[in-house]
Amino acid sequence: MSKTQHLPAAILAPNGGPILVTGQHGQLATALRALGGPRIQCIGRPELDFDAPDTLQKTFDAIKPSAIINAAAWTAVDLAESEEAAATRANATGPAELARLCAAADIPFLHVSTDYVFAGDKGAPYVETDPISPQTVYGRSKAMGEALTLAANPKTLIFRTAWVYSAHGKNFVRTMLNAGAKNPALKVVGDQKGNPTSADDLARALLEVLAYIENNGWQDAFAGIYHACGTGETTWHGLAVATLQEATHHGQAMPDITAIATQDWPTPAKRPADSRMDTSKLARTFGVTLPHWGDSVKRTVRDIFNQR
Ligand SMILES: NC(=O)C1=CN([C@@H]2O[C@H](COP(=O)(O)OP(=O)(O)OC[C@H]3O[C@@H](n4cnc5c(N)ncnc54)[C@H](OP(=O)(O)O)[C@@H]3O)[C@@H](O)[C@H]2O)C=CC1
Ligand SMILES: Cc1cn([C@H]2C[C@H](O)[C@@H](COP(=O)(O)OP(=O)(O)O[C@H]3O[C@@H](C)C(=O)[C@@H](O)[C@H]3O)O2)c(=O)[nH]c1=O
Repeated sequence: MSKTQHLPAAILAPNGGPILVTGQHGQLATALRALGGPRIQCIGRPELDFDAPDTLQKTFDAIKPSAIINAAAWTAVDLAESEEAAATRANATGPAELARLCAAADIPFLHVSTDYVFAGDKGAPYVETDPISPQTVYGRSKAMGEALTLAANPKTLIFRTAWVYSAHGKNFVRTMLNAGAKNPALKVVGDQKGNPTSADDLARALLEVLAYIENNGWQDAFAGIYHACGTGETTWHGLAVATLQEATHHGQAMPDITAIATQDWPTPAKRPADSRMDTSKLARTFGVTLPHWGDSVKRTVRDIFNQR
């Protein structure tokens, strides 16, 4: 047996052009850099800043990408309520400009959107053709980003994901680990449902889609919206329990976690009550399915303790 036979195959073929990934220090970009190999070129602020539009063309010309994955975004949901203009630049008009640059170069633009474009009142997992009805400034800015980037480039693919966490950056899993380490009792909303998604799993899925397109050639039917979130569903309370349960295997005491109602955790931005998404289009089109959120949460918690 050759020494390398048991190593996982690289997701992207090594001989293609550079893949420009925006939002260099974010959760998704960090995961893409770790998984994607040498073709991935992550760029962050100030080199690529949606608040400084001239940086987009400059960076694009310097890298000459064969595709862009836009992992940059305004993700502070509550703060967006009072910062609509900046959130809209980061989530809609800035990405649209990048999509236009991709259109001029005839290359794919992979953009990431959110379950928060939905109102959360369907009572069943949303499919891509369901009407959107964002209830927050963040959700509206992401909805505008979907429409503008689709209109700007016939090779735009949009991946709506949800409840993203990783071992790095700001996310609910890390917030719960820190809160659970300091407090014997936590209160977490138990009446909002969704699909937690590991940034590592999402990164792998996006790279697999890109590899599929590179291997099979572009088809116009690829353009459009896909739901790309972890398999399985839970509530924020369920996610907190799973996170802190796993942490007990690493020496952290289990706090008492009470499920509360949305109205007992008031926030400036109203979260959807049920933003579960159906991911079968992604599986049908590209053969890509993300792992179950429960397994990925365990792995992420292990990674967090291992890196301490
Ligand atoms: N996090 C989540 O729970 C979810 C995320 N998504 C979507 O997934 C994608 C990736 O999210 P995630 O990795 O979690 O995001 P992060 O918040 O971890 O990272 C976002 C990155 O975007 C950069 N950024 C913010 N504003 C600008 C701007 N004006 N110009 C250029 N860069 C900017 C930030 O830069 P800096 O480091 O300089 O601040 C940061 O590096 C986003 O499209 C997001 O909307 C969808 C559903 C859930
Ligand atoms: C910290 C905390 C939050 N909560 C509630 C508030 C809220 O309803 C829910 C989630 O809280 P957060 O503010 O951490 O998560 P939030 O910022 O709403 O997360 C969202 O981010 C954006 C970027 C997305 O696109 C969404 O998919 C989603 O991941 O949990 C508690 O009940 N107890 C707590 O201790």
